[in-house]
Amino acid sequence: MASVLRTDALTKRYGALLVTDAVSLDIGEGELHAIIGPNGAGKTTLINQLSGELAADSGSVWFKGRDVSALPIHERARLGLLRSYQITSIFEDFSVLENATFSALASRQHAFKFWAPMLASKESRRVAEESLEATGLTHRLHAAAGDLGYGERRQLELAMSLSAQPQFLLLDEPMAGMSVQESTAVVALLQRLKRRYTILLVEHDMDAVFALADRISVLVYGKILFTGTPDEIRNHPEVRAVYLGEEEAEAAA
Ligand SMILES: Nc1ncnc2c1ncn2[C@@H]1O[C@H](COP(=O)(O)OP(=O)(O)OP(=O)(O)O)[C@@H](O)[C@H]1O
Repeated sequence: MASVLRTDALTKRYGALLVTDAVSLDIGEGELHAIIGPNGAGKTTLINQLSGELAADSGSVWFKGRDVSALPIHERARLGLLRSYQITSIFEDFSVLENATFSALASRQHAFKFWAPMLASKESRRVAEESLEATGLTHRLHAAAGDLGYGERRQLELAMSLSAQPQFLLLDEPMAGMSVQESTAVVALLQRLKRRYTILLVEHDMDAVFALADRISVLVYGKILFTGTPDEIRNHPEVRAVYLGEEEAEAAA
């Protein structure tokens, strides 16, 4: 599997607190790689360094063979390394389709044509419709974004990310705050998106992680304790002891 995203000894401190401790990851094309770890382990901080929101103190981030460590968030996004829920904001008064179309237009740097008849750009509309179909929102195309329920809103955010046509998706807790039914729908959605996109998923929902991930990295106090397949993670004694706990490990088995 060709490497798409690689970090080399990425390190971040907040004062005396070492939040990212020489993290080296190598994620292959089409892989769904999950990061798990207890609260405060440094998962969000790590994603922030990958997206470019946060500069590392030392170490580097490589995307498609290029050192992107010094690039800001929008330039990484332009290269196809995109963090969902962060790049775009939802316009409440606009329809689901208009929001996704705007995202498609914006990613092509035509943002200021927004006030011209937005749906005139056939290509952007096609991309938007495809993204909304992939995220299961086709039946809500003309609903105002402000009228969406919580789960649908997260689906729209994901559709807007897909409309930007990323190659790599950074997903930070996409199931957070969702009902069981909504999480199940997102798991099914990510199953469909898998392979088409390379995905790094930070998620507390272990059922979702074990159902989706090709490989899982366990982060503890900013350090990667172990990287392996879901089976290897389930059977790793240190991981069971430190993070999963016997009970959850049983549930995941
Ligand atoms: N801007 C900051 N300044 C100081 N400390 C910070 C800052 N951001 C995060 N931290 C600390 O860094 C550590 C890692 O935080 P982070 O949010 O990355 O963990 P996490 O694994 O995503 O946690 P959770 O699972 O609860 O979302 C925590 O101890 C947190 O308090």
